[in-house]
Amino acid sequence: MTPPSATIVALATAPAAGAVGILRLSGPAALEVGRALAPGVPEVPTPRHAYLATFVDASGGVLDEGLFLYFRAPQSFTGEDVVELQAHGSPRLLRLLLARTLEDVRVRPALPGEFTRRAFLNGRIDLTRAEAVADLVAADSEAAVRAAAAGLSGALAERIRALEEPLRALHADLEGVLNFPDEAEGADEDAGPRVATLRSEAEALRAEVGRGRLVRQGARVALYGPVNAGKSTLFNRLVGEERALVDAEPGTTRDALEARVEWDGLGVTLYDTAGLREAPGRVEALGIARTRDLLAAVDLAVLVLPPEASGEEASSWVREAGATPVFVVTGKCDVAPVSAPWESVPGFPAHEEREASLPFPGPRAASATSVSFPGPGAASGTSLPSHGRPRVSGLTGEGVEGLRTSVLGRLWGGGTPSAVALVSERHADALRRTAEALGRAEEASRVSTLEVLSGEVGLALEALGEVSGTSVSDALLDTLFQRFCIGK
Ligand SMILES: Nc1nc2c(c(=O)[nH]1)N(C=O)[C@@H](CNc1ccc(C(=O)N[C@@H](CCC(=O)O)C(=O)O)cc1)CN2
Ligand SMILES: Nc1nc2c(ncn2[C@@H]2O[C@H](COP(=O)(O)OP(=O)(O)OP(=O)(O)O)[C@@H](O)[C@H]2O)c(=O)[nH]1
Ligand SMILES: [Mg+2]
Repeated sequence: MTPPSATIVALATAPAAGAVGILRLSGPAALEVGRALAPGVPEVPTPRHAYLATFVDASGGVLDEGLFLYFRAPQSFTGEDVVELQAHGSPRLLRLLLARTLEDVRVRPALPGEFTRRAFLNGRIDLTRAEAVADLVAADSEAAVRAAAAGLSGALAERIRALEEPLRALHADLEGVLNFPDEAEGADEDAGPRVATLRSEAEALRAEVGRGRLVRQGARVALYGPVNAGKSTLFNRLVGEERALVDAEPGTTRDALEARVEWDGLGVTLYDTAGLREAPGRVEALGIARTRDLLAAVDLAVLVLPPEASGEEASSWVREAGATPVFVVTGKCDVAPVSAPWESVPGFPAHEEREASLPFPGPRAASATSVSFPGPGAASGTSLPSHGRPRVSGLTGEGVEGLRTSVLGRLWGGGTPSAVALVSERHADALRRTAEALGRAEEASRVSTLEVLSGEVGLALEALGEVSGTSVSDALLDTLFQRFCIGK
């Protein structure tokens, strides 16, 4: 017999003054303890009925008038008896109520995430949904909210189950053939193709981790380029307020500035950086070093060039970004001559078209070791055409909307940022181990024994179980739920 679980208590609302503050109890003693604070509530309250009740101290003194809710196990968030006292949102009052519940020896304060952990342990939600609860609480963009909400309603759980069930069936078939060769004869026949299909599905799901990270953490985009190109003016335009200093003096921006925006629901942290040039002053050189570090860390670099920059200069600048993808624009287009007729067409070509038209292998193939900054006429093996470059003006706003759209396209590709399974680094790691075991299983199906094949399929199943929670250790659960807040 498992020992009776403690009844836990915590504030379910933030410990700050607010309209309503909620104290939540979960566990076998929840009703009794809750009723001690709200003696007017019937001994056997109707579950899920909101009782208007008087909350009292130990000697019956009135502390508040609030709502009392009872959820009878297992029809509750945790699957246990749950009681909520919904009081006025006074932090001091809530501490008094909390202290009163803790006078009962059966009650202890909840650990971070413990309500959700109990929901998981009691089979109310699988692990991906439990994690979606934390994602939702932490979400700081509309895309993050929507993706977490989809996770909460089982979007990722469903895709994991679609892998886990056939994998389990395959494992059972293989074990059947191993243990009862006569009865189960032939059940392992198509094991090879079955493994291959499951492996590619695991890989496909794992590939979503990049998008998951973008949604969860937001994208990072840096404006960079030569001094005085109009980066700060463009930054201010994109952010919608005068955040960065702008001046005709080259070298105005010394330190990277950042601002958070939300584009089509996707959180984007924009950086304005110190313009790059040779022979800068000492302080400016420090700023330039920071620009370099930042360029290595962002998801996309937007290179802002002066209208007169040549194709050779452009490709040297692109190399400055190292492995970071670069989107090149011509700034100050309001004062730049239109060099080709198609440039006056509003909006930009889609980024795929631009990519395809670039006569160089792309920023990812570029060397990250170049040390000198391109000056006018810098020699270089490759060259970016200046005529096809999108044109923007931070001053007039021309082309800025198109830039925003192109940057989003580069970051996200097709589809909407919210339509995504929030695959975390943790999930991706488990999926990688799943796929690796399936890779070995595939190999084993050709060259090895059934035991080896089945063993690898078993390992794949175990790794996958870490995502759904069908095979998790207490240690893993500890780490996972530590990132929750108390009361969640
Ligand atoms: N006041 C309050 N609001 C809250 C919560 C809460 O605990 N209290 N939640 C806490 O995170 C979230 C809601 N999540 C919940 C999930 C399941 C059940 C529940 O009672 N489930 C039962 C019955 C389902 C049904 O009737 O359809 C069940 O699953 O059996 C309650 C809340 C957000 N809002
Ligand atoms: N005509 C025109 N002038 C601009 C535009 N953008 C910036 N400028 C002017 O160009 C000068 C430099 O602008 P900044 O935005 O400070 O340029 P920056 O690239 O941030 O410069 P550093 O920080 O020194 O590297 C200022 O005098 C701006 O008013 C533009 O789109 N059109
Ligand atoms: Mg600047």
